[in-house]
Amino acid sequence: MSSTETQTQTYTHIELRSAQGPTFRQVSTAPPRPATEDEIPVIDLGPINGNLEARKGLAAKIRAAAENTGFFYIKNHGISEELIQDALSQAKRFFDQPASQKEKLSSQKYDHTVGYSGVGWAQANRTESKGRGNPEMTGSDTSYYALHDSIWENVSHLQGFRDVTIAFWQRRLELARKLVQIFALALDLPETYFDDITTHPGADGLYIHYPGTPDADKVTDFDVGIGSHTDIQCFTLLWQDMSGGLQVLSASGEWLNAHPIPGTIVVNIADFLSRLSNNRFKSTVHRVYNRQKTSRYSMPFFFGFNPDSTCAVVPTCVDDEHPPLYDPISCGKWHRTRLAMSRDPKVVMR
Ligand SMILES: O=C(O)CCC(=O)C(=O)O
Ligand SMILES: [Fe+2]
Repeated sequence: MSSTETQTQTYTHIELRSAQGPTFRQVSTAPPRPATEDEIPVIDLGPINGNLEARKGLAAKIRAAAENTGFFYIKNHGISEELIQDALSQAKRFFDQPASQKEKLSSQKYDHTVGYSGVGWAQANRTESKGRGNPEMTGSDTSYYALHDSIWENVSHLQGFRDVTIAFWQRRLELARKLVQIFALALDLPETYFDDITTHPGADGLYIHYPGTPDADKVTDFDVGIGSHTDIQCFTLLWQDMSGGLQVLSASGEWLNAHPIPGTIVVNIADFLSRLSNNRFKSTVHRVYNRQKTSRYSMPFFFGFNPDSTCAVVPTCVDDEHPPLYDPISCGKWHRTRLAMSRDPKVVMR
């Protein structure tokens, strides 16, 4: 960038949630621009089923992405397009129902961790508005659903909803467990390093619907769907439809468009994995706008380690010059406390 451009670049600050309470990041005021291939690479996951050399090659690509923006696309991920489209159809059927029907699964009945949350509920960022485009969402840990028969009873009239939701969740769990091994290699650890703590992991599947904005030409900066945030657990597998609107903060503080690429799933590093890597891996700030007249749908899957296993910064990320920045904590406590902090600013991480 030339010095003239540097002078015209202006910055503002955004406030983010963290374990230490609010933190601030410098962010360019320039409109989002397309990401370069280096900033958000498309990584072919085919080698995940190859030999160790192939898996190490894949790990090197994932390491580069994790240390740079912390966001990448995966192709050849092995989840069938048919299953993805089935899940999407089920999500649409669910959201098309009358509000009174959806409210039967209200997350307020389930301690906010499971079930349905209507438009106006999602506020990922305290300082960004719940304006036009704010989404409704339903889901959470599908294994946990087993404990909540009332959830399945209230969707039993949607034929196939339960089976498709579980199948899609299981395929993503299998994929996440394979990816965790690649992340271990990427951190110069034995491939099986995390296996013991992914036997009953946090695994939350969500369907999200961002309603269209009829007056899309009148939206302001404040009409944000999901405000700027980082995800909480290890990493997220995100399927997005072709609407666009997902934006990612680059290492240099510029907003990048993570435009939809057919056949891919977005992977983003989240806070807990960044923590265990002693900040070597980036937990990426991202946000979503839906600035079109029609709906946008997405299906994220949030993956964490076994909720009850205490995890320390991994040994390969610590040496004399890089002492551990964080105390050991379990992913479950970390997740629960972060969610509680987002509902009540007085809650602190202990
Ligand atoms: O809808 C999307 O594309 C992303 C949603 C998201 O960032 C989240 O739910 O954490
Ligand atoms: Fe997110």
